[in-house]
Amino acid sequence: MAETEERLRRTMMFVPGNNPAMVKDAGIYGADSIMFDLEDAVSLAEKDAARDLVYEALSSQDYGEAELVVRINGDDTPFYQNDVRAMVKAGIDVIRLPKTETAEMITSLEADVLAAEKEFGREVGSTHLMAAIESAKGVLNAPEIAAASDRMIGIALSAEDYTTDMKTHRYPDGAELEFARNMVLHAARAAGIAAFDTVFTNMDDTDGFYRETRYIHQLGFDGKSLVNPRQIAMVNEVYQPTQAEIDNARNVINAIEEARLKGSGVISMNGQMVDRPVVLRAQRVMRLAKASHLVDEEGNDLEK
Ligand SMILES: CC(C)(COP(=O)(O)OP(=O)(O)OC[C@H]1O[C@@H](n2cnc3c(N)ncnc32)[C@H](O)[C@@H]1OP(=O)(O)O)[C@@H](O)C(=O)NCCC(=O)NCCSC(=O)C[C@@](O)(CC(=O)O)C(=O)O
Ligand SMILES: [Mg+2]
Repeated sequence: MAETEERLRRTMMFVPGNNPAMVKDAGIYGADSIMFDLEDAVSLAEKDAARDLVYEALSSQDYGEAELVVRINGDDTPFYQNDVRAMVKAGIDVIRLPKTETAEMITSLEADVLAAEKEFGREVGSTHLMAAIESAKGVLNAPEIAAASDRMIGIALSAEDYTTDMKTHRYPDGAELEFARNMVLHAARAAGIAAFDTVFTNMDDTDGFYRETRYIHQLGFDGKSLVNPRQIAMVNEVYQPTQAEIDNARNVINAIEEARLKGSGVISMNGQMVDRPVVLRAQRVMRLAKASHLVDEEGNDLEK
C-alpha cells in the first residue's frame, strides 16, 4: 500500500484545468482532494494551455491541507507524456489515469513517473497514482489494476464512460452500476487502497444526490468524485458519524487502551467482545468525527 489509510478522502472535486477562476479558487471549498482535470473537461485546442495553467497554479498557489490530484490525458493521446512530466515536475500528490483497463497501463505509468521524478529531482516514490475505471474491461481487471503498484492510493468508478461502454445510461436507482460498484470496492479493499464512487451530474437533483451518497457510504466507499463545490457539504454530512457512534468509538478506544496498559489484548465492553476490527472501526469513526469538527484532537466533544 502506498500510503496509510489515515487520510480521509470523502470528496474529490474535479476542477476543469482550463478555467483560471476555478483553478485559482479551488482551495476555498474544503474538498479533501482537489482534482485538476486535463482530460475530458478540456477541449483538444486547450490541452497545452490547461497544462500550463495547472502547472503554474501548483507552483504558486497554496491549497492548504487538500490533497492535490491531476487527471492526465490517456497514454493513447499525444498529451500524455507532457502531462506526466509537467505534473511530476510541479510536485503533484497523485496522478489519476483515466480509462484504465489493464494493470500494465499502471506499471507503464509508474515507469514514466519514476523517470520524471529522476529528471526533475523529485523524491523517488513521492508521486502517487490512482486509476479511473471507465469500461467493462476495466471493471473485470479492477483487482489487478488496484494491486499493480505500491504507488496506488485508490481506484474510482467513472459511470459516465462506463454506462456508455455498457450500452446503457444512468438511472435513478443505480441498478446499472451495481456490479461495477461492487467490483471496484472489493478490488480496492483487497489491495488496501481507497475506493471512490462516481460523479453525480444533475446539480438540481439534491434528493438524488443524497440518496446515492447514502447508498455508497453504506456499501463502504471512501468517498465520491464530485463536479461542483455545493456537493462537498452534502457528502460530508452523510459521512459525519452520529453522537452515539462517537460515544461508542470513544469507549472502545479508552477500553482497549486500559486493557493494553494491563497487558491484555482482548476485552469485553457491555458484554460485547472488543477485538481488532471493532477498534479499527472505532478509530475511523473518530477520524471522521475530527474531520467533521465534532471532536477535538484529543477526541473530546466540541461545543455545537
Ligand atoms: C457543473 C457545472 C458546469 C455547474 O456550473 P454552475 O455555474 O452552475 O456552478 P455553481 O454552483 O453556480 O458555481 C458556484 C461557484 O463555484 C464555482 N465552481 C463550480 N464548479 C466548480 C468546480 N468544479 N471547481 C471549482 N469551482 C467551481 C463557480 O465558478 C462559482 O464560483 P463563483 O462565480 O466565484 O461564485 C460546474 O460546476 C463545472 O464546470 N463542474 C466541473 C465539470 C467537470 O469537471 N466535468 C468533467 C469531469 S466529469 C467526467 O469527465 C465524467 C467521468 O470521466 C468522471 C470520472 O471519471 O469520475 C466519467 O466518465 O464518469
Ligand atoms: Mg470519463
